[in-house]
Amino acid sequence: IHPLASVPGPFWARASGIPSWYHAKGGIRHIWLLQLFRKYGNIIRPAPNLVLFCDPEADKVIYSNKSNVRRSDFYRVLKRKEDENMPLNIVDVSEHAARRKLLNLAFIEKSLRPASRFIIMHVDRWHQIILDEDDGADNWTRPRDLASNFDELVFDILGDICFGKSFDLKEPGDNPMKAIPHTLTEYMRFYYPFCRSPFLSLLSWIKPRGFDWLINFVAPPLVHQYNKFVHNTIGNRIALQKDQEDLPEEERRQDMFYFLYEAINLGRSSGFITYNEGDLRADCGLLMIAGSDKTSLTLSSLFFYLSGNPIVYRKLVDEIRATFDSVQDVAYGPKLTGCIYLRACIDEVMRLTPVIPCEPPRQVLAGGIEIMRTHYVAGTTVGTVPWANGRNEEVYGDASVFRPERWIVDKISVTEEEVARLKANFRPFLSGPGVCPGKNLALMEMMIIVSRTLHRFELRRVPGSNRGGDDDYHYQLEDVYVTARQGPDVQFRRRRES
Ligand code: HEM
Repeated sequence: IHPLASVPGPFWARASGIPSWYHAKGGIRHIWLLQLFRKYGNIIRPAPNLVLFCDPEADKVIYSNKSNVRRSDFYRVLKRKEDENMPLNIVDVSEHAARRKLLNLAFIEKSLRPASRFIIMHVDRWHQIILDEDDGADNWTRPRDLASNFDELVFDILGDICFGKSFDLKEPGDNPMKAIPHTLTEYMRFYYPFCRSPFLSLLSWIKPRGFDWLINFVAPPLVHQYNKFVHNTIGNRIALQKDQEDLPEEERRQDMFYFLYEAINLGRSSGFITYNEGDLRADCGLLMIAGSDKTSLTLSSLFFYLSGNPIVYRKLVDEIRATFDSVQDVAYGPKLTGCIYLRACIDEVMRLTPVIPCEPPRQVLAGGIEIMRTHYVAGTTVGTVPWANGRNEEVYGDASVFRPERWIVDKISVTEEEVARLKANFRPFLSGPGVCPGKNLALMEMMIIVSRTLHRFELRRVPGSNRGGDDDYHYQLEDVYVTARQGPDVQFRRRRES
């Protein structure tokens, strides 16, 4: 008898990995899994060797630093090329930890401080483009699809801080690179079903034996163009780093790249593993992909909910305008981080539209693991599903309502214990060894973008449009490991006094 025989799930899903793969192929696996939790309870078996949980305690056990698991082969198959060695694809626990120690150097306080300047520069330039295109925007501007606007803005920001060069995607006029975010998503839509395939071990074996070559051969030409652009830009950035070697530290360009490049010289004597130019290039590529899609999704979703909830929108604008006298004052610092309603809006959006909607899969190691009083043997794949976690009515009660107030202690109806209880079920940046290193950068980026934009502009949804939303006015996404989405369609109008 199979050790998972008692775990409930649909017959065909328990017998074969095909239903899970099929839903991944359609981009709706997160919705399917939520339905299974509603039907079978908070522990389900959606594939023969896979157990998923919808429970805060299980989430904590699986994604903790001490958990007896490693990343599953899903992450190996996600790897683009065998010789591209980035932390996201490393499944061995200690090997991953050693590489993460190096990658974390890009996120130290010293590297994040200058990032704020680059973010402000790009947001202001985006605003200028809106104003120029709409004759000063004294009336409502033409409709804008924020999914693509934010893709462009965030890509430009990350290009600048990861490689020292903006992609200029948001600039008006022709630029073949403009199609890049869309092409990368399309590529993932094609590739992702392989990662959720029932034949992961086989795929992992054939990848270096011709499969990678084949995938590379059929990849859209723009993906190659993007890779070439990134390769050349990093080459130029390395040259700049070498040119500036003799300058005093404060005169050198100190972006995230700067700190990663310096890691090449650290070596074993400083307690690090060796890091070479190939690793550096792989890490820069990872930062671009990992950083852009998630930030852009969260911003699009936030503007969707703001433009559909006038009371929340008004409260947020009031907070921002009461905190900063003018748009020029909006910068990263204690005043911005003190905007608790802004932070609550961001948290509420990350609850409803998690950036990784399906489970980050973990494989149980020798000795097994105990989750919710049940022992799971080595080799079982376990996980929790952020899309379902955020909709868990046992935790949130009115889980389907967009209500940022639930995250704010108000001494009347929301106590500190209540917020702590919610937060125990809320890991938008994951936890444990694979936790997102970009959390602080992402929060800084989103807070600056939202505050500067709402200080400068009024916002409204294009009348009659619900693009990006479902029938219940919730923002929707397609799970392709990263996410595909559309809308909202919005219009801006310059605030007179800003
Ligand atoms: C709203 C914004 C963001 C959210 C919610 C978020 C969330 C996450 C999550 C859930 C993961 C785990 C993915 C997995 O294991 O499958 C992750 C990984 C990662 N994120 Fe973020 N992220 C955000 C923005 C960023 C930014 C701005 C950067 C950097 C520029 C970044 C860099 C990374 C990297 C490098 C990893 C891989 C870590 C590893 O493999 O050890 N993220 N992020």
